[in-house]
Amino acid sequence: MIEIENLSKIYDGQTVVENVSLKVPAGSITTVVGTSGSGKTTLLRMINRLVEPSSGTIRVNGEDNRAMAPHELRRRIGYAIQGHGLFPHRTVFENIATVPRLLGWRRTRIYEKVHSLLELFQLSPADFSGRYPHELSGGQQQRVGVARALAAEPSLLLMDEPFGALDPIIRAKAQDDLLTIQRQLKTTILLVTHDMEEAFQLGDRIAVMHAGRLVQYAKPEAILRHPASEFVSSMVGSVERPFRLLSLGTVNSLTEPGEAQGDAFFESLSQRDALARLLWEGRDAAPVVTENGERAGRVTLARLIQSASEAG
Ligand SMILES: Nc1ncnc2c1ncn2[C@@H]1O[C@H](COP(=O)(O)OP(=O)(O)OP(=O)(O)O)[C@@H](O)[C@H]1O
Repeated sequence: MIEIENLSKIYDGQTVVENVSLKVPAGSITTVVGTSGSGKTTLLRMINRLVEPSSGTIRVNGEDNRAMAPHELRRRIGYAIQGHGLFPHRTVFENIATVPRLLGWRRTRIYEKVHSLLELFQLSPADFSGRYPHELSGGQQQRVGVARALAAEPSLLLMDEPFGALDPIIRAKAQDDLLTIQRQLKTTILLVTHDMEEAFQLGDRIAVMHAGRLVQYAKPEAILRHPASEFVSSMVGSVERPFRLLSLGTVNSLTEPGEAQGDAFFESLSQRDALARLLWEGRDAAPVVTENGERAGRVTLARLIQSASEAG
């Protein structure tokens, strides 16, 4: 859990983070969005004390983050950044093994961990373990950066545009992998992104920053249905709103009794994907089945369209 209270940062008389308070509950993901220069990175870096706040407090799992030495704190908190920040003179293996080594893990445990992370991020250990960062593409470096941040299984992970340089396919995979790992390990994550799709896909809550202030902090659906201001509304994309709302729900909650023709949808399919498929296939309904393949009913185009409207 992260508890931030009345946090401010002033550089040369200019307030870049202004009186921000927010709580990231344990085991949840908060995504941070906002205009360029709104203070997102500064906010993140005050948590692991790469930047010292001008005022305010931060508690990490109940403990004031000033209670321990900064290097100690940073060992406990995973940190993945856009420029990946890999050590140039260390191999991929050594980069990922950095914190586990500092924590004194046994060699076999480190070896297994590094290999499983490389496999997870689709970097064959035999091929990549011994390479140096300059021998990797930007996207590969980025995956190694995220793997390094996850290596010691931190309870808290700070991520600053971690998937920025990835192509859409690897990016979607990396996001899915992150969610899988997060659910397995119950990691608490604060992730800065410019990508609204990513913010909505990954965030249990979304924090919207503007000119150093936190202008809204709420669950994705609340941000879409009740944006706190014009700014928030334009930030999250007013035109995209119906599709984003649909992407938050699954077919399951819209399934009704009845028959329909054609291929069935799994009830875990997102409402957005269901709408896209019905439109593309020219159908006005599809059968719905459970994950075990049992018939659950049908979902109609009309019901999906109704779900996409503000009234839901
Ligand atoms: N070390 C520093 N000294 C002076 N000003 C700084 C320093 N670091 C950041 N700033 C200023 O603080 C403001 C917030 O910067 P920050 O990097 O937190 O914004 P951001 O929201 O992450 O931006 P972006 O989306 O462009 O990455 C900017 O105006 C920036 O110029």
